[in-house]
Amino acid sequence: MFGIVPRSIMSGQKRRRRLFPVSPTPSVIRGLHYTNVYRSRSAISGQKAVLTEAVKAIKPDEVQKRHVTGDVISPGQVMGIEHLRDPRLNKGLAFTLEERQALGIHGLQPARFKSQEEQLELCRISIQRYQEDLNKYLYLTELHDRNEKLFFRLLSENIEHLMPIVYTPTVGLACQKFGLIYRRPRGLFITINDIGHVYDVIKNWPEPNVKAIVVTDGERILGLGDLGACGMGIPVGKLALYTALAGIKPHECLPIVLDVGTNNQNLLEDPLYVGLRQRRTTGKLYDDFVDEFMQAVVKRYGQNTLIQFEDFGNHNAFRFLDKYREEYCTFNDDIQGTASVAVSGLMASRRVTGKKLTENTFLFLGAGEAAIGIADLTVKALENEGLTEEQARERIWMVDIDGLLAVDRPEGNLEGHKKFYAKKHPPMKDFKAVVEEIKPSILIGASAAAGAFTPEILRMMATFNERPIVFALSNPTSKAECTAEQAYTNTDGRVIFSSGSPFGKVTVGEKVFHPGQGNNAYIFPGVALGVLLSGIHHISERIFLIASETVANHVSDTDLQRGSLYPPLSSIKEVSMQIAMKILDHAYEERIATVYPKPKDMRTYVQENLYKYYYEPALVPTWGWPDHPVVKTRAYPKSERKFYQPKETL
Ligand SMILES: NC(=O)C1=CN([C@@H]2O[C@H](COP(=O)(O)OP(=O)(O)OC[C@H]3O[C@@H](n4cnc5c(N)ncnc54)[C@H](OP(=O)(O)O)[C@@H]3O)[C@@H](O)[C@H]2O)C=CC1
Ligand SMILES: CC(=O)C(=O)O
Ligand SMILES: [Mg+2]
Repeated sequence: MFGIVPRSIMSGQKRRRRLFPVSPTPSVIRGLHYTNVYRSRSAISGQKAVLTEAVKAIKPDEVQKRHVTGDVISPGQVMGIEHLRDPRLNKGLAFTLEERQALGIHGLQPARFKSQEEQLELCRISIQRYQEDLNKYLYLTELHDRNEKLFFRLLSENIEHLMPIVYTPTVGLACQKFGLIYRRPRGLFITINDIGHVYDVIKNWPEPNVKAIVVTDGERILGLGDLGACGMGIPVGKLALYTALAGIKPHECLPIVLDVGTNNQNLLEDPLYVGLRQRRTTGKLYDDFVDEFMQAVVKRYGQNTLIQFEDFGNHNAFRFLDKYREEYCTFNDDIQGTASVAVSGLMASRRVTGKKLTENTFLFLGAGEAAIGIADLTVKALENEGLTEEQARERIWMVDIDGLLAVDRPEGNLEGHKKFYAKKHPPMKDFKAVVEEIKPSILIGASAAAGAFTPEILRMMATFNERPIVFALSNPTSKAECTAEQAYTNTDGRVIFSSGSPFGKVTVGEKVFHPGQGNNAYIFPGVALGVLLSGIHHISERIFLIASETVANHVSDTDLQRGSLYPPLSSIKEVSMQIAMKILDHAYEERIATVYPKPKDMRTYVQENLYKYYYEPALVPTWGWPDHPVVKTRAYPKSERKFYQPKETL
C-alpha cells in the first residue's frame, strides 16, 4: 500500500521510515494523519530525491490545533479546485510545485510561482488603476472573498491608504449602494421574521469558534441615517479592522445585521433593496427580538462572546447599553468608543495648549450617542483632574436639533443624559449665537450637520482662543461639520483640529498641517483584543479611559507639531496592542480577568495570539487523494521557480 522514501532522501539524517503517498484508507482520513508535503520534485519524477524544507511531520494534534486556531482549516474538505476557492487556504500562485501536486491543483493555475510579496505588488497596482473609491472597495471585497491572508496583509500594511476604502468614508457609499454591489454573503442577516428561531439562524454560521460580533440594525449608519439591511457594510468594515488593526482572527469575528425593516422610504421603494421591505418593527416585539438575539449568541458561542453594538438609532443605543452592560460582554462603539477617542485627543491637546482640561469650556453640536458619550467620559477625565461631577458638567454645553440644552426650553427633548448638561440659561436656537454667547475653547461636532461650523463660527473660535480646538467628528466626509481646510484657513492655522473621516494635508502660508483622524478605530480594535485575551465579562468606563490614556501617550511631539492629536494610522497596530496590554494589566490587577494562569509576559502573550497573515506551507495528506492522484511533471527550471521581492509600495 505505502511506498517508502528511498534511502538517499534520508542521507545525513537519522534514518526513519516514511510513508510514500499512494492512496488513503478511510480510517487514515478520519484520523487526520497529515504531514506537510515532503515529496520533492525529484522524488516524484524518480530522480535523485531531495527533501524540501516542509519535510517536518506535523502530528495529528498539531493539525487539530491549527484547525482550531483557524490558521489552517482541516484539509480533508479542501482538496483540488476547492482548495483554491477557499479564501482561508488559497495562496494563489504562491503554492509551491509540491503543494500543487499534492493538493491536486497542478495545472489549475498558470505555471508561474509568485511570492506573497509579488502578489501584494500586483494588488497595489490593481487598486491604483481604479479611479473610483467604490471600485477600489469592490476590488478589496473580492480579494477578501478570494484570498484572506493576502487581503489582511495588504490592508494591514497599507492602512493609511486603504482604511478610507474599507472604512469611512467609502464604506458609507458602499452601504448606500449595497443592493447594487451585493455579490457574495458575508455575515448573518437575522430578520424579525426569525423571532423564535434566532438560535437556529446563528447555528447556520459555519464557524464554531466565534469570539466577537459586531451587530447593527442599520437605523443610523454613520451620518447617513436609516439604511436598513444595507448597513451590513459597517459590521463587515469594523471587523476587517479587528483583524487588520488588532490581529483578531477573522474566523472569530461575525458581522450581523438585525433586519427589522426600514423607515427609509427611498429604500422601501427601491427595487434593488435587499432587506425586508417593511417599516421598522418597534416596541415590545423589537425588544424581545434583540433579547432573543443576545441569549442566542451566548447559547451558541458562550458568555464571553464580545458583542459590539454599532450604528443603532439613538433611542435604542442608550437603552441597550444600560440594559445589557452588566448582563453581557458588550459595549456600544458609537457611545463609548467615540468617547474614548475624543477624550484621548483632548488629553493630547493639553501638551499643545499648556492648559489643563478643567481650564476649558466645551461646546458640543449634537447631543446624541457620540456627543453624550464624549461628554460623559470628559466628565470622568475632569474628575480625574480634581473637579466634582457637578463642576465638570457645568463646563459642558450642548446643542441639539432644538438648540441649546436649556432647562426651560419649550421643546423639552431633554431625556436620558441630556438632562445632566441642560443649563439654567434662556433657550437659544441659533448655533452661531450660542458660540458667541458661550465662547468655548473646545468645539466638538457630532451631529451629522454638514458644514455647521461655518467660516464665521471658526473665525469666532480664533478670536476667543489663541489655540482653538475644533473636532468635526461626523462621518462620512460629506457630513463633517467643517473640512480641515476650512478649519485651518479660518483660524490662521492656529486651530487644533481633528475629524471623524480623513482629510489630506492643508497648507496655510509656510506651514503644512496633517490633521489626525478622531475616529473610534483607534479604540475598538485594541479594546476588543484586551477584552478577549483577558476574558473580562463586563466592559467598564475605566477600560475606555485606559484606552484614551494609552492612545494619548502614544502621540509624539512630532505628531503634535504636524497638527495631529493622534498617532499616525501606520502605528495603529502597535497602539491597539498597547491598549490590549494595559487592559490586561488592569484586568489582572482588579481581578476581573477570567483567563488563568496570568500570562508571565503580556506582550508575548498578546503577540502569540495574533492572527498571522503570512502564508504557511499547505497541510496536505502525504498519501495524495483518491480523486487527485499526484500529477507527475518534469523539473521546472530554477529561474521559473524563483520568487523575487518587489520594491514598489503603494
Ligand atoms: N468619529 C467617530 O469615531 C464617530 C463619529 N460619529 C458620527 O457622529 C455623528 C452623530 O452620530 P450619533 O451621535 O451616533 O447620532 P445621534 O443620532 O445619536 O445624534 C445626533 C445628534 O445631533 C443632533 N442634531 C442633528 N442635526 C442637528 C442640527 N442640524 N443641529 C444641531 N444638532 C443636530 C441630534 O439632535 P436630537 O438629539 O435633538 O435628535 C442628536 O443629538 C454621525 O455622523 C456619526 O457618523 C459617530 C460615532 C463615532
Ligand atoms: C465611526 C463610527 O462608528 C460612526 O461614524 O458611526
Ligand atoms: Mg458607528
